[in-house]
Amino acid sequence: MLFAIVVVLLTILILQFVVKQYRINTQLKGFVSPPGSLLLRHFNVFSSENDLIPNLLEISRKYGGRVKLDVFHGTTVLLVTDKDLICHVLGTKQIVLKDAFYDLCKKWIGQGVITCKPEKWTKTRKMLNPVFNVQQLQTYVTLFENPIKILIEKLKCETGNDGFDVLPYLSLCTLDIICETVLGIKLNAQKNTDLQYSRDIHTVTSIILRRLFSPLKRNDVTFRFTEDYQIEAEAVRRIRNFTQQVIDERRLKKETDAKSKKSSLLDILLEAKIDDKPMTDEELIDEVQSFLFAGHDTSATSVGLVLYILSKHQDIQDKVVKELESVLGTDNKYPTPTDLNEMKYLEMAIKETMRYYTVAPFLSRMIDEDISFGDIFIPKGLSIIVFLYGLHMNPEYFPNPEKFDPTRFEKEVTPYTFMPFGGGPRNCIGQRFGMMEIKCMLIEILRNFRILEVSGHIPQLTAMIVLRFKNGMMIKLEPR
Ligand code: HEM
Repeated sequence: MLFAIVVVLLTILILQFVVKQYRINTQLKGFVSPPGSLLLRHFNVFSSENDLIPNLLEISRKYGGRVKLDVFHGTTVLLVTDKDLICHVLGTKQIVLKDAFYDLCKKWIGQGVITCKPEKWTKTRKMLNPVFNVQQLQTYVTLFENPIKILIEKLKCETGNDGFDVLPYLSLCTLDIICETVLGIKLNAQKNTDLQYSRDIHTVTSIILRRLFSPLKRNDVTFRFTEDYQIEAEAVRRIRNFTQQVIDERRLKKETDAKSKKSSLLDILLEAKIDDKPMTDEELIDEVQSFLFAGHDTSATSVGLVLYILSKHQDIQDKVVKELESVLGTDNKYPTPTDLNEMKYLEMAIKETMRYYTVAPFLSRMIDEDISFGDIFIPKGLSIIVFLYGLHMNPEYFPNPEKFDPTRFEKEVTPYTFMPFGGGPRNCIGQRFGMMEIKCMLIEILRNFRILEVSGHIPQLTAMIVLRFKNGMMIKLEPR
């Protein structure tokens, strides 16, 4: 009997699989499929995080902006670098469903703005959009100052060193910044490097990354039997309990001191309403943790990449420093948002770094309604990978893409060809915040140090959620 049930179930699964593949193969139009192996299809393209970016770049250069890849039999993804299709997919509120990859983050960030389903997302995003208004950004810029001062003191210990990885320093600084601006607390992760909370954030992020590239850990059922499952559960529990404590304390402060300053994102969320109802504690935790997740590693990596590039291009570094001296003078004045806006060359150098080394190399969307667009037809149920790294390295959009040249951004670039912060309605809500944070950190670092190259260091790009150098973001510092 049991055997018969198993056979029936297996037959149903195989039939479902065959029908799905048949539907995709007959309906999908406008995509090229590179030759793959009979058994493993294009699995080898995705098998190593170290080769993923070069593999996908080679494929999109050889086969164009719309490519169909079978990660394995039955798991088809569409690799897209065609700006018109990207505009069609990202530019509409109808296609905002994230694909299964984001589920890996859900234990930590629950159903916050990054991961939630379209219906909830529309309401949440509407409520969140005003939190980065001009006045609020001004407050945030002043809150960056103290953590950046600590960063400079920490970096001073590295002057004269033959070369060191700058990213861990930057990550602790951006963690302090995001905790102060989002939670309203001084975490002091830079001074107290052994804090349980920062260790837990590090642990959870590392486990998400490990799951990305391990079929055993990626599957929710088999993941349960691994050591990482317990470790992640414990770390997430502590992170969420800690956040709950911060929320309780903040509420109490509001009740006892009606005039207490509302400067953090949490303060704003405590007063926000969705469907005329205040947010529950669970929703508040999901939301603030989503901002921590999205706004910590991304900014640190962006600063690290600019420093790395400037170490290799002393002429560009000199121009950036000359501009900062002309806007801020030489007496170490802390920048205002207006000063930051005046630093056009610095902005171009940051943008060109974000093109050259795309911080978030991929975005993905689940297609939950058939798409018909020109000669393209995409049946629902497929995942689209928008390969931002490949888009930014496309010679059609950026001639001579391997050349680092900030002046590309002297004039406006064509829409949907440059998207380090994503695009359309579900783009990065923190991009203005992020840009200001990156500028403030770079200004203070460049005022204090000349960034020198570690000769012979060739970066090994690794595909993580954000771009990484497997062999470290190595630079040298010399006092200025
Ligand atoms: C500075 C470097 C940053 C980069 C390169 C970056 C990049 C991105 C990208 C590409 C997306 C779109 C993801 C997708 O469509 O799947 C995104 C979304 C998001 N980012 Fe950023 N980000 C940065 C900084 C920040 C900061 C500082 C914050 C918070 C303060 C933040 C908060 C968010 C949030 C909440 C979303 C989700 C928006 C939504 O789904 O509606 N980001 N970011």
